[in-house]
Amino acid sequence: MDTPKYSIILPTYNEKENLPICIWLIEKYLKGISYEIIIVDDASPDGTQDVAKLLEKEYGENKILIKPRAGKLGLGTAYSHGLSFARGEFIILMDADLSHHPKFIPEMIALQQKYKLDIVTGTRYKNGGGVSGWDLKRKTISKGANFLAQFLLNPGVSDLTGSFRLYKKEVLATLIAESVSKGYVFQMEMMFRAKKSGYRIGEVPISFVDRFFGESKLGSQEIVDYAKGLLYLFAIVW
Ligand SMILES: Nc1nc2c(ncn2[C@@H]2O[C@H](COP(=O)(O)OP(=O)(O)O[C@H]3O[C@H](CO)[C@@H](O)[C@H](O)[C@@H]3O)[C@@H](O)[C@H]2O)c(=O)[nH]1
Ligand SMILES: [Mg+2]
Repeated sequence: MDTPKYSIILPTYNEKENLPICIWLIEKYLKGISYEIIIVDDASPDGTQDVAKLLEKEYGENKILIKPRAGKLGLGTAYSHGLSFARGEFIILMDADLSHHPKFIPEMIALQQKYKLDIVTGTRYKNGGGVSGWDLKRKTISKGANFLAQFLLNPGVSDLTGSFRLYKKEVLATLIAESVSKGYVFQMEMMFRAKKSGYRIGEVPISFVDRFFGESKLGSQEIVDYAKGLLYLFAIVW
């Protein structure tokens, strides 16, 4: 079997309802594209890994790779763990809870190819992108986090905290090696460093739809870590 061109990394923690639909949609929208899916499950207590094993059987071991970890170690390190197994030339990072619709992946791929970009990021905050289903509190957290980062770091990318992105593999590896964040703040740090290093970045408007099944893992500790990470980056810029 040929090596895939794209590696999609799906971090999961308690996503047993969402994972099969997510993978079904990827399969549906990526017809004719050579890809693999790397599931990084952090010992989800809900049995996500059993579901992942059934999917591996259904779609084949060459398409679905399960790379579990022993416990919940955070989103940032889940990506780097997945990356170490990726065979693709390009890496796609996305959430597995259906908030990121796979229909946007072909648009990201097309934009990358057209302008030979290093990174294509989904954006909720420009040209028709948006969020639906979040309450005012969550909208305020997201907008606030984004606004603060824009204000302090001025990176020139509209959605800094989103996590639906396509990277050239070596670019992602370089950025991960430079980054210090472990949790959700990781996304923002990566984009900040990417801009600083002069990588070519494009944006595709996406609609982010809040999950139906399960719940968000963004807790108050993640928010504190975000604020710390932001201040750290601000300090190294000035
Ligand atoms: N393996 C692993 N996966 C995790 C962990 N924490 C979260 N995940 C997985 O990461 C994805 C995103 O987690 P959610 O908990 O659904 O995040 P959210 O609150 O919807 O937050 C979204 O918006 C944030 C702000 O824009 C983003 O920063 C975040 O990445 C995500 O897109 C899901 O597939 C979830 O199962 C972890 O510690 N380990
Ligand atoms: Mg989510």
